[in-house]
Amino acid sequence: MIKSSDPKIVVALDFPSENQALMLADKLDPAKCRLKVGKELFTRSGPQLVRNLHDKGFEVFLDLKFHDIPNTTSAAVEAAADLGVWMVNVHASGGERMMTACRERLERFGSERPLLIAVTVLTSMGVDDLVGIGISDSPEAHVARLATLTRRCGLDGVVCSAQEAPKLKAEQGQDFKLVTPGIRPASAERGDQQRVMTPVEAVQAGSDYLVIGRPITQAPDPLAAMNAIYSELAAL
Ligand SMILES: O=c1ccn([C@@H]2O[C@H](COP(=O)(O)O)[C@@H](O)[C@H]2O)c(=O)[nH]1
Repeated sequence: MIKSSDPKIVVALDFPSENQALMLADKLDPAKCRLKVGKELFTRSGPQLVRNLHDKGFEVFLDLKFHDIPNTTSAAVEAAADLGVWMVNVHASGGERMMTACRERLERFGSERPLLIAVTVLTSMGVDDLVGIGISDSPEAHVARLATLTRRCGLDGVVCSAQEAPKLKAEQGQDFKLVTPGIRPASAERGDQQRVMTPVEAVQAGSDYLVIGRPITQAPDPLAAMNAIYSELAAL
């Protein structure tokens, strides 16, 4: 389900209320971006919010990062597909049987199925965070391992940082989608993100979709902030 225009920016609607999310959506153009609904907004506003965004013409990435046993996770992914979302995700660390079950559960949707991607290593995590959960590999090596597993399960791509994009494009091929949060324009604060890149660096590295939250949503003029990013990308 890829739009003919296939905009690169996915705006993360990390708001505590439906009103705030819809107010921002009304300032944006569905031809120029997609919208991401994550845990906070979905837990507060539910599926009707997704339908409301669809009614405004936006395609939605439902970023609930499902991570559970295969039966539960695949049922959740199917529920997301019933909602008609453009993209849905699970955690790659849920393993091969879980991811395969999710992919199989979407088969009945044919070409109307959402893109199914897997989260590798959160962009807020660095080397020390991985050591803290017992992983001594670098983020790049662990992301690469989980991306290989994800592709073997037949999923469409992964969530990773743009820092890993060159390696992943070389190893997994051009068609394997790289969805990259942790995008920070040069002047923006990192906040809790660790593995960051600017929008231009991310696209040059091979990112397919830039997930951008606070640098757009917290800007005094969110539309201007998004347009400034597109202007930088147009110069590439
Ligand atoms: O590894 C990940 C996976 C998901 N996210 C989500 O992306 C946005 C980023 O928002 P910013 O305000 O631009 O930091 C947010 O909704 C996260 O839940 C991520 O950052 N990293």
